[in-house]
Amino acid sequence: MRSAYRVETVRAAERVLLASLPEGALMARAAAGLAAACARLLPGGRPRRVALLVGSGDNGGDALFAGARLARRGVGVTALLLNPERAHPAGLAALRAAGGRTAGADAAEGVLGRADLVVDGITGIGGRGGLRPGAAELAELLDRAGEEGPPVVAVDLPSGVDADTGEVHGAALRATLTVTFGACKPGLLVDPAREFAGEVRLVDIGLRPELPAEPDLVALEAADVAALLPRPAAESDKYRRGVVGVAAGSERYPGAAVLAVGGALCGGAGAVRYAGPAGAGVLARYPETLVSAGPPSRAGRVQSWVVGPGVGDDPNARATVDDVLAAEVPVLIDADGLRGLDPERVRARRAATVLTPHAGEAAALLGGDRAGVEASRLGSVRKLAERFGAVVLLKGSTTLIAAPGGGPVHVNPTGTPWLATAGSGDVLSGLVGSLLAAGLAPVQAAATGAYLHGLAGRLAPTPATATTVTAALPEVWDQLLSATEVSSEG
Ligand SMILES: NC(=O)C1=CN([C@@H]2O[C@H](COP(=O)(O)OP(=O)(O)OC[C@H]3O[C@@H](n4cnc5c(N)ncnc54)[C@H](OP(=O)(O)O)[C@@H]3O)[C@@H](O)[C@H]2O)[C@@H](O)CC1
Ligand SMILES: Nc1ncnc2c1ncn2[C@@H]1O[C@H](COP(=O)(O)OP(=O)(O)O)[C@@H](O)[C@H]1O
Ligand SMILES: [K+]
Repeated sequence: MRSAYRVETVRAAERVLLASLPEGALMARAAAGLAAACARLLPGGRPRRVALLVGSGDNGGDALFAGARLARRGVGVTALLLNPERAHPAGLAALRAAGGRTAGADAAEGVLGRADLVVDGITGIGGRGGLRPGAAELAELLDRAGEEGPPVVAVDLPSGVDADTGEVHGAALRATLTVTFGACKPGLLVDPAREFAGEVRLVDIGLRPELPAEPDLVALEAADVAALLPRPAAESDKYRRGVVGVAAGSERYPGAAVLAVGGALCGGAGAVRYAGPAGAGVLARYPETLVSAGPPSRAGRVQSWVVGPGVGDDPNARATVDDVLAAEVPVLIDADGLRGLDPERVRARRAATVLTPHAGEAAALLGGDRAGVEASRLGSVRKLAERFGAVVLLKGSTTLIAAPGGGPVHVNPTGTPWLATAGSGDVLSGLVGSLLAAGLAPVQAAATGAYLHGLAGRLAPTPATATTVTAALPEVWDQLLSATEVSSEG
């Protein structure tokens, strides 16, 4: 499991560690890791030039000490000082002693134009709000160079992004690689900031033992998901494996029923019941489905319900959602089912509820606009989870999962923009509902479902469609299960 910690937590851990180490030792560790990462990105066989963008805090100090290490290896290093009087004094002395040069920001165009690599040490965890004008101009200069420009290595964080929320207010440095110290920060894993970070590499500076057991953000890895996947045992039968009910589709949108059932068949439950008007289409595609045309409450016993995809917005659809909400089993509500959903009604349920909105649906539930949700994904998903007393999976460029009452937010690491294709959300809802029926706790079901769905999106032939994403799911299971079998044998 990958973990990320908020600035406040990182600072507290650093204070403990700093007190036990000689002065400068921690920054030396950070700079050593940073210099090694930079050296790997530099071309061989000719004089190499590195430009350091140096702000007035310790982030600039890291850049200067790393620059000194590179200069000692024969790299031509020039530090552009945004605020020369306030640049880290010891870092500056180290760079100069190693033969590095310094220049003012007015020399930026020439220095950046000649650089093979740029090191962004303007702000790290001490950055506040959007970049100030001098720094913003450097970001814009590099943006204009685009693909033609040199690669940028961000020190700890890309300057201009919010470490805790992943929000970006105004300009920010766009990095190829971010070398982060001690612990990953939430902003490095959540869009829009994540996009500015490029590849993220964590340098161990000895902080781990000082960090609390509970991170602020977590991302499942393959082994975690493999351990969570429900698998039948010798004594299993289809009922013990769990039965998932799907109340989806309508005469107008019969395909949503097929896609949600397809996802549900690939989620580990032993059987899928379908209740609704699109049963014929479902049976034609998946004859293993148990189909009924009446309301969900008459469809027979299930261990979880999925309701909403393609049900439409007529009174029948509302009645279906109400019927499912009355069931005393975990319920996943998606798409049309989220329209006008009453928070009190959801809060009053005794069994778990999982909501799976995309940004537009989340905005409607929060009474805001889509752009606001996309700019503040973490805040939005937490707010929804509290308001509805439900586990919320917010879909989109970064899929996040939050539970009511706090605790770490899950971020899905496997997503791909190829999943932005009609109906792929319906597949996800069936998949997560099936994992709920198989007995996974709601947060685990949502995080596992998103992980499988993301991998299937990557594995499906390009361009992925909701149907090919579904078809790729068994291969995803195979890969995850066979990897863990090998590692448990070894
Ligand atoms: N602590 C440790 O043990 C270790 C810490 N380490 C490193 O220290 C970093 C944290 O250093 P830090 O606390 O000095 O803050 P930092 O990120 O350099 O930024 C502060 C400066 O930025 C300025 N500034 C603020 N906002 C701005 C904006 N929007 N636009 C422009 N400027 C802005 C602000 O200006 P001021 O408000 O003071 O005028 C101030 O000068 C951390 O990320 C890691 O790299 C590593 O060495 C490992 C050990
Ligand atoms: N830019 C993106 N990057 C990664 N995943 C995305 C992106 N846009 C959408 N997705 C994913 O694609 C799926 C689309 O779901 P949804 O919006 O409900 O579509 P539909 O209603 O057509 O099924 C979700 O799993 C979502 O997380
Ligand atoms: K930085």
